[in-house]
Amino acid sequence: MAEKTEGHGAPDYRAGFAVLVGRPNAGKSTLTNALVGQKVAITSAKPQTTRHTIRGIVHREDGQLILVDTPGLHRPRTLLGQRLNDLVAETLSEVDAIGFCIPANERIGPGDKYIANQLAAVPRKPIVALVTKADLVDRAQLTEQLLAVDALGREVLGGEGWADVVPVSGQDGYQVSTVADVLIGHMPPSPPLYPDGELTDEPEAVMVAELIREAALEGVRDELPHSLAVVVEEIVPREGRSEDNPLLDVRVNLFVERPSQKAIIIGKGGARLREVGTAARRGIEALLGTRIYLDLHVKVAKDWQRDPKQLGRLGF
Ligand SMILES: Nc1nc2c(ncn2[C@@H]2O[C@H](COP(=O)(O)OP(=O)(O)OP(=O)(O)O)[C@@H](O)[C@H]2O)c(=O)[nH]1
Repeated sequence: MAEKTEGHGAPDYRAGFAVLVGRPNAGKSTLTNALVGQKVAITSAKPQTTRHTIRGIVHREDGQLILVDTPGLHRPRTLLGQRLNDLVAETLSEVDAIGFCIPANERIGPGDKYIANQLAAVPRKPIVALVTKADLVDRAQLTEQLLAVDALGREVLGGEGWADVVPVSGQDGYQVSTVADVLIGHMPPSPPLYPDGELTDEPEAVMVAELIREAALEGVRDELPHSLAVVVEEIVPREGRSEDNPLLDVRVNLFVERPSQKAIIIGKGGARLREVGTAARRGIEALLGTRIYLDLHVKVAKDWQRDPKQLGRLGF
């Protein structure tokens, strides 16, 4: 565990969880990457796979913003015509603020309205409307969209509508720090929840976790839809190896919610876990350019993903 850095003890320090929602292609991943300052969301050939529960952590002098993923809500294609499921509702109710992404360059459509109405059902939560891709429109169009988004907020939420409306471009960086300011402003006063420079928000660890997650879900995606968290505990060089023959020890915990899911991951006599390890190891060795020893542990952490605050205890 890293020590708290200076400034983090400030009395006005804020920390908490936020989620970016919005219809597909609204610019959530691009904005997440811009906020976090490094590429965390790995582009996948498979569209709209749910990635990480924690998508990134914004560390600042005055606060910390933990961006979490909401399985499902950013996939209205599967949710349209269906009630917002309890899981999504619970995740939304447990974050401290919601950023609702609406592109500047497209008319507000049924997908946006659907999500807006779902958000309106979440009680007393600051919802910040983020008008994304602002670089694609001129000032007049941007103003028009800001007004339309504001009107949507008043319509679905009543009263003053959204807590804030902020135009932003994740692509060219316009107003990205303002978005961080506004979201952190909605976080509760709290000491930092994660040490700065945590391994899990480093690109390599994120990619390693992603490779393992993909391998572990292969063929059992239906049984384990959103119930798997992969935490890379450490990546350390094996001592006593020569420079031209290095080996990295990669120690990883896989968290599932139920013992039955643990059994699925491990397989009969551990056979499936060995396959997962072999498949993931190839990808990780290619990624890191060195041989690795992969140590996988499967653990049950009940209802971990329903409780973002519990994630800290999972070692994120
Ligand atoms: N010009 C411009 N393009 C953007 C911006 N943000 C995102 N895009 C583009 O819009 C597309 C979708 O962006 P993503 O960030 O992947 O959107 P998303 O909301 O995460 O999409 P899903 O994963 O499908 O939900 C990509 O082609 C991006 O390059 C922006 O600020 N400006």
